[in-house]
This record gives sequence, structure tokens and C-alpha cells, in this order.
Amino acid sequence: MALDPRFYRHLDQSPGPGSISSATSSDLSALTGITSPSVVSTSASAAALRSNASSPSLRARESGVATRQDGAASPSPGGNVRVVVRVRKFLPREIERNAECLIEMDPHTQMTKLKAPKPSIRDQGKPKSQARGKILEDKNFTFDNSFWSHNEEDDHYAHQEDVYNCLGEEFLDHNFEGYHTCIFAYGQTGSGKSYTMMGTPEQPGLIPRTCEDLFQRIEDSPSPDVSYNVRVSYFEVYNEHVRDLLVPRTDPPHYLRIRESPSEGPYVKDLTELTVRNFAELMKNMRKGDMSRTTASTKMNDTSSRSHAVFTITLKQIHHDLSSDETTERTARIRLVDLAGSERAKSTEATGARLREGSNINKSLTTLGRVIAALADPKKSRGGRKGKELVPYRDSILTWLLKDSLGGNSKTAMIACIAPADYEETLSTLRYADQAKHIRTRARVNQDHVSAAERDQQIAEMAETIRNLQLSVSQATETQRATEAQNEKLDEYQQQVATMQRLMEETKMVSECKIRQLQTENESLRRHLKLALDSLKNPIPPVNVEKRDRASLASTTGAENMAPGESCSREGSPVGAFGTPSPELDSGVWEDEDEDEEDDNTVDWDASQDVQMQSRMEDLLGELSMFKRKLATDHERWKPSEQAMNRKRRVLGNIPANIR
Ligand SMILES: Nc1ncnc2c1ncn2[C@@H]1O[C@H](COP(=O)(O)OP(=O)(O)OP(=O)(O)O)[C@@H](O)[C@H]1O
Repeated sequence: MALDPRFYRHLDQSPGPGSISSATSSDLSALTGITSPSVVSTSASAAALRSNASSPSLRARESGVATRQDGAASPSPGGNVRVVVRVRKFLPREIERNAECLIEMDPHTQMTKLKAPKPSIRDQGKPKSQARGKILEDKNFTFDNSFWSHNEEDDHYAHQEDVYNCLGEEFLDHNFEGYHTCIFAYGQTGSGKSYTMMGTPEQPGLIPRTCEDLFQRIEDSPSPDVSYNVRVSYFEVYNEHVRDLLVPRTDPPHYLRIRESPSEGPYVKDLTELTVRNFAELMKNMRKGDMSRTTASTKMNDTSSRSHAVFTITLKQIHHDLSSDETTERTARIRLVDLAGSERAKSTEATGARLREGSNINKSLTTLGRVIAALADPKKSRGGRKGKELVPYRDSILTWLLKDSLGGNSKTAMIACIAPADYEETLSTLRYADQAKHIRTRARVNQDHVSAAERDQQIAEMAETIRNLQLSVSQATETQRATEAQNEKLDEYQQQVATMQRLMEETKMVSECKIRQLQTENESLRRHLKLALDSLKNPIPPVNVEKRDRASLASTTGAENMAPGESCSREGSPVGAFGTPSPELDSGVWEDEDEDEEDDNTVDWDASQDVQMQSRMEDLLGELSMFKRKLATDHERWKPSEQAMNRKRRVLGNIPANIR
């Protein structure tokens, strides 16, 4: 069961009689988190709950609940796990079905008897061999304490307070002595684990009582030389994942990783650890965590815990001896674990997510059982010549995280919670508990002495570390700045490259345009040359044209009908090449007054004209080769593209080889 929200309601109100006290702290303690007894107020109700580390609780001895009288293992001075059992009262559903109480407890010997249920009607009176159902037997177990919480009318009824006085108080004594402790509740679903650990608003359980007593002891501490620092963390193991309960829930959930250090053992990385200065602050954080714990309603329990919850208090006591100027630090870890209940899918009728949760819960509890079994038998827990560890801590997250509490540096207690009317589940729980009795842990006081010289050295080392860190930070800042400057320069270069690429593109376009122009020019020159060569190869023979008078010519050709500027030729021959009149036209079809002298001569295509034409052709060839050279130079200068080159090659290829 997760804690009833009503439990916290009273924390915001002033404490009433019997309620859990709250304390305020000074501004100084608020700043440092270190609580000095002189600055913590005391409530009247809490004054009754007094005990301290050096004088263990008297109330445990005065309590109506007796401890074992056979002197066997109670309390466990040798470091054995302390095992207690608690049976709850009937729940309404059990009363309804007229359930039979199968548990008996002897307050003097602390013996717990599990009675076999009555045989079914059909098996009644039959001998064992003929019974159809399984014949069950009575079983006896002896634990350090047996808490009878079944019937309030009975003298030896164990209230919440009795459980705390018998177990919690003694464990808090150990914490003030500097030991790590762990108390965990184990049992089937609905057997009363959460009730025992957290309780209800009216009946607070072991965890709130421990917290209250812790701050009460700090307030009542007689020594002004001791300062206290209290930190809390709260996480749950749900479906084999670890979730911080002191931070708001996220979707998807943020799971934490587990690490293992040689000195501290397994721990949850990045787990929130808050400094608390008084009981009210501590309970506020516990409320936060409890609200976000995973619970659900099952057939066996309306508010069933679907996760294992681990609430950890770290108590640091710093004692400074003025005369010797020595400091002593004691650190104790108080681990309070509310396990999810083992369950049978058949009883809970779970399906879907509930069934998966159930199988994960059972998986980690089975592993816990195997760990307990391995630890209970020291010969089995260490195997092989190399002393290889055979305890399967790592087989589940829960057992891995509880490694130190189960088999290492811790004083540990197990509260086996049992339902009064479930034979099979109760037998299984009692067997577990019976095995756990044999586990021995190796608890030691976690204390450090620091002399004045050592403290000065530590301070000097820390100052050096701070200086180095500051240096690293400033170096990192420098590097960051340099990187930013480099990035800016890189941007600048990239911009310049882009501009140059653009320019090159433009230059290339201009070159291509020039090449195109030169090619056109080349083409026209080629055509002219071809015509000239044709004319050379096929010269037109000289023609003698007699001078006729304009009138007779006009009558012959009908020139009087022609418009001015129109020309005509005999037989319609074209105008000569190069714009020079053809010999026919040169013969002077039109006669001007000014050209009379020329007109008087007969026009002949003689050898001198041949020579003239020849020399003109040679000039043209010279010009053409000069043009070719120019073309080559331009080509070099403008670097035409491959395509343009090919085009040029094609053009030049068309020029006859003898010209090139
Ligand atoms: N000693 C007791 N006295 C009175 N009521 C009790 C006692 N123990 C348990 N109950 C009641 O029994 C019911 C089941 O108890 P609880 O929720 O603590 O079981 P649980 O073992 O934590 O179950 P789960 O594993 O499902 O979370 C609750 O209603 C609780 O108030």
C-alpha cells in the first residue's frame, strides 16, 4: 500500500497531541544544511520520545511487546540479520468469507505457529492417504520478535508504536553510533507491508516515526560541539527500472542508471539527494515521492504497491573537539524499504500491464530469495578456490542495489508481514524469513577522525582543486572564444570563395561569347576564300565589248524600260565576286559622261589582271594565317571549354588543309 495522502494533511497544521512534531531551523542552518541542536525548536509531544545513541531506548524495554526469552539470537550482537514477523487483522473480504485465523503467537517465546487449515468437507474424517486435497501440517517458527496485530482485544496486541519501539528505535541508536542500517518489509500482496512501513494518518508507521525520532534526538542532543547534516533520497524500482521519486514524473519516464564504486558499492547515478533541516521538510519530500509512486488497484489490495520503494536518510554527525582541535565525522545511511508484494496471478486475477508488473515483482523477489539463501549458507555463498562470489545480486536491480544492506556493511532487519488466513503464501514468507535469520552482515562504524593539521591540508587541497577547476573553466572559455573566431573566419573565406566562383562563371560566359564571334568571323572568311579560289580555278575568259551608242544599246536591251539604278547583264550573268563588276558589266553597259575615256577602250581580262588577282589572294592567305595565329592566341587566353574546343576543331577542320 502506498501512503494515504491524508497522512500528510496534519503536517500543514499545528501539531496536536500525539501527532508528529515539526521543527523550524535558523537562517544559518537553512544556508548550510547543518543543523545544530541549539537552533532547533522542541515540541512538547516529541519530548516523550527521548533516547540517544549512547543510551538506547528505555521504551523498547518497557514496551508491552516482549523480546525473545530463549536468548538465542535476540538482539543480534554478532551481526545477524534481525528478523521479525507481524500478522495483520482480518480485512472486510476475509470477514465476509468467514475466514479462519491460521496464526498463533507466543509473546514469551516469540514463537509463531502456522496452523494447517481445516480439511475440506469431502476430506474430513478420512486418513491422509485417502484425502483428495493436499494434507497440510502445522509449522512452528521462532523469530527475534513476533508482532501480534490481529486482535486489538488481546494483551499482547502490537500497535504501530510497539513495532517502532522494538525495532526502529534500536536501529536509530545504531545510526547515531555510525552504522549503516536497512529495514525492509517482505510479504505477499495485501499482508500489511506498507501499513507497517508508512502507516496511516492516525497510525504512522516505522518510516515517519524514525524520521520524527531522528530530528527529536538532534534537537535534544546535549553536546553543542556536534553539528548534524541530514539528506534524503527516494527512488522506486518499477519493472526493473529505477525512477527518482523526488523529481516530477515525466512522459516518457526518465530512468536512472546503476553504477558500482569500490568504496560505496552499487549506487544510483544522478539520484536527487536533498538536504533537510527539520521533520516537516523531510515529510514534505516524502509526500512528494509517495504521490508519484506507482500504485494500482488489484483484487487483493485496493492500493497495491507495484514497485519497490527505497527511502534513504543519510545522517552525518560532525563533532569538533575544541581542546584538541580535532574533528570526527560519522556518517550513517538509514535505508527503509517497502517492497512490492509477491503475488499469484491467480489470486490477483491480473492481466496486461498488471500481469507484467506482477511477473517483474515476482522475478525480483525470487532473486531476493536466492540471494537470501546464498547468504544464509556461507559455504554456498563463496565457491571455487578463487572465492568467486556466487550470490546472484546482479540478477535483479533490487538485489543489486541492496547488495551492501543484505550482505555487507549494514545492520539489517527484515519484517515478514503475513496475512492471517493464507496458508500457502504465509508458509512461503515464513520460510524466507527463517532463512534470512542466518545471514550475517559485516557492519562497521563509518567514522573519520581529522586532526587540525589534516583538516588544514584538506582545505589546502580543496583550495588547490578549486583553483585548478577555475583555470580549466577559463581555459575552456578561451578555447570556446578561439573556436568562435575561427568559425567567423571560415564563414568569411566561404563567402570569398563563393564570390570568386561567381566571377569565374561570368568570365567563362564572356569567353564563350568571344569564341562564338570569332567562329562566325572565321566562317565568313572561309566562304570568301572559297569563292576566291573558285574564281582562280575557273577564270572567266576575256570578252570584247564594242562601244555602242546609248541609243542603239537601249533599243537592243530595252533599257529604256528599266528603272534608274537597275542593272542588267547579257544572258543574266551575276555580279562578280568581291563586289567587283563582272567582266560583262565592266564592259560598260552604262556609260557616264565622265567615264568617256575609259569607255573608249576595249576591256580585256589579260595577264596583268591575273597577276593582280594572284597577289590579292596571297595577301588574303597571309591575312588568314595571321587570323589563325590570333585565333590560337585568343583561344589560349580565354581557355574555352572542351565543348567550345570541339566546335572550333570542327570549324577549322572544314578549312582545306592547304590553307591551314
Ligand atoms: N496491522 C494492521 N492493522 C490494521 N490494518 C492493517 C494492518 N496491516 C495491514 N492492514 C490493512 O490491510 C490492507 C493491506 O495492507 P497493505 O496495503 O499495507 O499491504 P501491502 O503488503 O503493502 O500490499 P501490497 O504489496 O499490495 O502493496 C490495508 O487496508 C491496511 O490498512
